[in-house]
Amino acid sequence: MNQEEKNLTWQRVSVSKEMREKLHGHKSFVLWFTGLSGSGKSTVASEIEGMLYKRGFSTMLLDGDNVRHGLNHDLSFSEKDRRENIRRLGEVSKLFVESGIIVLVAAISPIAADRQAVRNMLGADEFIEVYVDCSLSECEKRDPKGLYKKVRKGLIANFTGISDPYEVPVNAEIVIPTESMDIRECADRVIEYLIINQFIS
Ligand SMILES: Nc1ncnc2c1ncn2[C@@H]1O[C@H](COP(=O)(O)OS(=O)(=O)O)[C@@H](OP(=O)(O)O)[C@H]1O
Ligand SMILES: Nc1ncnc2c1ncn2[C@@H]1O[C@H](COP(=O)(O)OP(=O)(O)O)[C@@H](O)[C@H]1O
Repeated sequence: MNQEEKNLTWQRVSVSKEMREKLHGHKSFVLWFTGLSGSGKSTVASEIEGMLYKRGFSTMLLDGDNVRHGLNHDLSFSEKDRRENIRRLGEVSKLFVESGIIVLVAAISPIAADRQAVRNMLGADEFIEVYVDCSLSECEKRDPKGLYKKVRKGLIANFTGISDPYEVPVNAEIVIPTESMDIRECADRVIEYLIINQFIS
């Protein structure tokens, strides 16, 4: 059923995205961090949010883990639910972009088509994919939440990179190798990209 058949219309609003951006004093866009569990998505995204905050930017960090405690608490880690998780994170990001702020999303988002669907939801200059590149063996060595240990004991099924797929991005705007660069260097690489490409000044 399309929107017309559902008797839905798009309501016009008096304040535009551009007006909200002007109020905040900067552009709004999404930095989308994808990578294996333990690759460093949350750590680097949080470091970057701190750096942006200190420079006076309005930001919102959506961490997949955290959003699964609320909005997405009904979703499992099946293929279908992961897709729905990413779709909702994308839609929420789009609302925050409309509100004029910078959104950072840290979610495994393992399937390329699901990430592409979010890219398609947003404008060409509103979505920046950041591949948090780290080998499975290093992620497992870090194991910050003890999840890999549980997986090896057979306590978690469908775990990304082990018993569930992770499709490595082929068109990410930024790649941060967290095995060979420290947290600050990774964050600096992203900030540098934003400055060079005039997302921030
Ligand atoms: N089966 C399975 N596979 C992967 N991850 C699992 C799983 N079960 C629980 N967790 C924990 O959930 C976090 C991933 O949630 P996401 O919303 O980012 O996942 S996804 O994008 O929908 O794939 C993930 O967080 P990160 O480690 O920060 O990536 C884990 O803490
Ligand atoms: N360059 C780096 N970037 C990000 N995290 C790193 C880096 N080097 C080591 N780490 C460590 O790796 C772990 C990554 O965990 P986390 O950020 O929760 O990953 P994810 O959100 O991808 O699951 C943290 O313990 C962090 O201190």
